[in-house]
Amino acid sequence: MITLTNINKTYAARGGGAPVHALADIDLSIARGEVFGIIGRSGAGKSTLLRTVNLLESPTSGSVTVDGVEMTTLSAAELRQARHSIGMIFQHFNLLSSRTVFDNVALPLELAGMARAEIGRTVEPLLDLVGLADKRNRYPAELSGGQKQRVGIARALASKPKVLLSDEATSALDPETTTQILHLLGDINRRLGLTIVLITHEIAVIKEICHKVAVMENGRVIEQGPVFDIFAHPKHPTTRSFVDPVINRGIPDSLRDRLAPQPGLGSNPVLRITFTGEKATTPVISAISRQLNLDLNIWHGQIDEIQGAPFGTLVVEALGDTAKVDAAIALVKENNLGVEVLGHALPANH
Ligand SMILES: Nc1ncnc2c1ncn2[C@@H]1O[C@H](COP(=O)(O)OP(=O)(O)OP(=O)(O)O)[C@@H](O)[C@H]1O
Repeated sequence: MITLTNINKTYAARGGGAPVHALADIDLSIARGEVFGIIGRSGAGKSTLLRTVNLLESPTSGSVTVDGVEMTTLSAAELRQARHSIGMIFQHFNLLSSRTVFDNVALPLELAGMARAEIGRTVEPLLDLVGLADKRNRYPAELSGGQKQRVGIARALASKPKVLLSDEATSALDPETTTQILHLLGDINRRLGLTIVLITHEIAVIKEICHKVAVMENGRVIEQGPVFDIFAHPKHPTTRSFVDPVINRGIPDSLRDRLAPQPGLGSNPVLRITFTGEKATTPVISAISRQLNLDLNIWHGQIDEIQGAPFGTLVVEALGDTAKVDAAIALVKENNLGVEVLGHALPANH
């Protein structure tokens, strides 16, 4: 549905300062019907990237195609037309205070010249979809933040877009309302098959509703892929800093002190074994103990859910010689579980 190829964006220098390279060599491909999350620290380039999709920002170089249309070469009139199929919701809702809920949602349809009766037939089901049918004649000032954003969502859906862009649509909302709105987006994706690209700081919600995620830093995409892969096996330190608070891959602080990067006198290797739901760990752990006569001291265990699929982590200290530990690692790999050596546990009284 959306392909960005070799996108660069440089903002010209202001007041003698250096130009800002907001986007550098970005390649992204977003499939039809996908919910695609963009995460990154402030200033990483997330908004700039999102706004290149509907050419609110035109890239300095590179190609943007949406549903097969190359956006960068369109005339102003063609671009206006193409934007009808790309809805957008914003942090501050951007509602008209003098219009009711119904009339805010109807606005893009009025501008497109749709007849009043047809507008009614389009808007009413959208108000149902976002749960605001009973607020149709209210004004924005009479609504909560979450309700205002629901109006924003209904308005964005009014022109039956193929793509919905969401730029920090929940950052003005409290955590509970944020979760509700992001779940509403997930629901809309499932019901309408709409492709959604969203920026959010709610990593826990990305874990639930996004299929894929891109992590940005300094204008670059440093890691991207299926949410399960990125959350289960984050490679870049920045990605880890986002994922760690919502996926407990870690080690209790009390044991962390015993972990050294290199083996020492009397140390034992500490392994992190990761597994997905359908693979039972217990037989593997007991098989290692039995077959290899190797004791495993469990330091930490946790099961999380990513995209509805269980993801488990087990951190164990292997109490045995190197050959046995190598054999244990091989056995874990044979069982298609993930395994890595986190370090070496020094004796408790080191
Ligand atoms: N119109 C502009 N003119 C000049 N520089 C800009 C402009 N818009 C953005 N930038 C710069 O481009 C970089 C990326 O900004 P962008 O808003 O895309 O980041 P972001 O990741 O969305 O940040 P945040 O999470 O704070 O919204 C920043 O260094 C920003 O200062």
